[in-house]
Amino acid sequence: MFVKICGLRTEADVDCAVTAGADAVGFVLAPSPRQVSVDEATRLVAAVPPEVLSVGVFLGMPVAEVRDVAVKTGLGAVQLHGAGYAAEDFAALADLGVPLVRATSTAGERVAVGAFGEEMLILDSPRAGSGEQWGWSELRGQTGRWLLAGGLRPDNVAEAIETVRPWGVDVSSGVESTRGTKDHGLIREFLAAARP
Ligand SMILES: O=C(O)c1ccccc1N[C@@H]1O[C@H](COP(=O)(O)O)[C@@H](O)[C@H]1O
Repeated sequence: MFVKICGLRTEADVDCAVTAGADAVGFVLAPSPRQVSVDEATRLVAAVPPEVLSVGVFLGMPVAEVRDVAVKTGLGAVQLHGAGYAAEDFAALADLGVPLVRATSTAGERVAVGAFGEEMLILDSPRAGSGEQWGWSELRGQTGRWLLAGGLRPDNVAEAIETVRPWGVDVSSGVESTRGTKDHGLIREFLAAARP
């Protein structure tokens, strides 16, 4: 089970997620309580070992700027979040040479992984990063390299995996003590529950 821990803001957060076994860590470069600056993201990406994917999360930023930020920070992957990004935006970033991740919401219908040229798909709540659980139980049968996100927590991730059978899971709010502040104990609990 591929696990991404998103919204990390400190090197201690990165160290905790990596040590606990995360496959990917996410840095939010969009308006959010979890937002990091380009300089902060550059420092955090440098703290991620090569075997762990460092994902920059973008929402609303034009792709020309996304490209500049990705190059400057050395991100290992770019996550374009939400319906504001079209297939042309993914095509415009294809030559960056890093995996592109598409994050979108669905009312339950299947979404084809790779339709926009993405390597991975995240199916998330309509309210990104809100911690709200949504109707993901209808996603059983969705195939490909896709991650379930939105409202996952240490106490519901095992049931979510059993019900929906995603390729991976992605979490932010469910491993925080207060909005925007990661709880290292919850990060460890989440990883243990996702991979019993
Ligand atoms: O976490 C944010 O603040 C955020 C901001 C802008 C775009 C995406 C964001 N987060 C994404 O939301 C899910 C995690 O949701 P949850 O908090 O666990 O309910 C994940 O895909 C993040 O990349």
